[in-house]
Amino acid sequence: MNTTHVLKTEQVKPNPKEEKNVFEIAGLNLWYGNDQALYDINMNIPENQITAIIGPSGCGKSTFLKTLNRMVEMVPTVKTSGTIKYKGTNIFDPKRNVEDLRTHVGMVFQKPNPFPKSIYDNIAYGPRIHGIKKKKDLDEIVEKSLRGAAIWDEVKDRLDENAYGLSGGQQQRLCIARCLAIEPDVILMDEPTSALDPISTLKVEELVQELKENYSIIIVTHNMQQAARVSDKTAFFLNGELVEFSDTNTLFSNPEDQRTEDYITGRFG
Ligand SMILES: Nc1ncnc2c1ncn2[C@@H]1O[C@H](COP(=O)(O)OP(=O)(O)OP(=O)(O)O)[C@@H](O)[C@H]1O
Repeated sequence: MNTTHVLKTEQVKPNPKEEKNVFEIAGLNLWYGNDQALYDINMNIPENQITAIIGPSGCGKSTFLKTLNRMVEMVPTVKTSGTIKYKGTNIFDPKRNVEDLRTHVGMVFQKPNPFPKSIYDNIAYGPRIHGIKKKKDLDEIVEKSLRGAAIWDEVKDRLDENAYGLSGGQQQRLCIARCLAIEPDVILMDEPTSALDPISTLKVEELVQELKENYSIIIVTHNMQQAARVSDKTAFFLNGELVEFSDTNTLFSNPEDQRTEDYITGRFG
């Protein structure tokens, strides 16, 4: 048996994880007023994998990400057409409870944005809003979430201190813990390491890898090395269109579209 044969056989092996999609997006268009920002996006995002969204500034990465939990609708002029199915149901269905959607589809932003509260209260905030009041239950959630975000050991002796006293990298992991506390299925991350130093970036990247065991992660990044390091799938957006979406290794080593090749080889962007 030659090597080529072995590789080909492995490539066609079905991956059971890929059989389930967390999002199925069909014919998605989005406008800010009269300006169209997304054009006919069609893609299926797999469950329990890390999907990276890359592309030059202004190509619609953040807009796309914020559409997945309808945060984009905070801009009053936004209009959409097409469908996004989250686990089989259309998120644009008028009967869909948007708060419930955002509980399942959490979000972490570019700049760490802890509340001006204690470390403990930052994490307990969401669960309290969801009606969890008992100290023992909250203690458990706080510990589990901070452990899940790989920051428990650093903060366990200072839970009552203000979160602003943490470093930027710690604040970002705290914000990830805050997101975990409401038990989402999906975590949307909008350039979560762009405000961090290289060591904090590495910690967040390691954390993202660990989280994919239990969550589907969609991460917007400007940094192509980061997409190549952390993600299973990569989507390349350009001028509001999805140009190419494939396994990260394929996209970076053997892109199908000339525009993807030009972008990943640094010819523009
Ligand atoms: N609130 C808004 N109102 C009007 N237009 C907007 C708004 N937000 C984004 N846009 C426009 O939508 C397009 C896509 O922007 P978006 O922020 O999604 O791109 P991006 O790829 O995330 O960019 P970057 O990498 O610079 O963050 C741009 O033309 C932008 O000007």
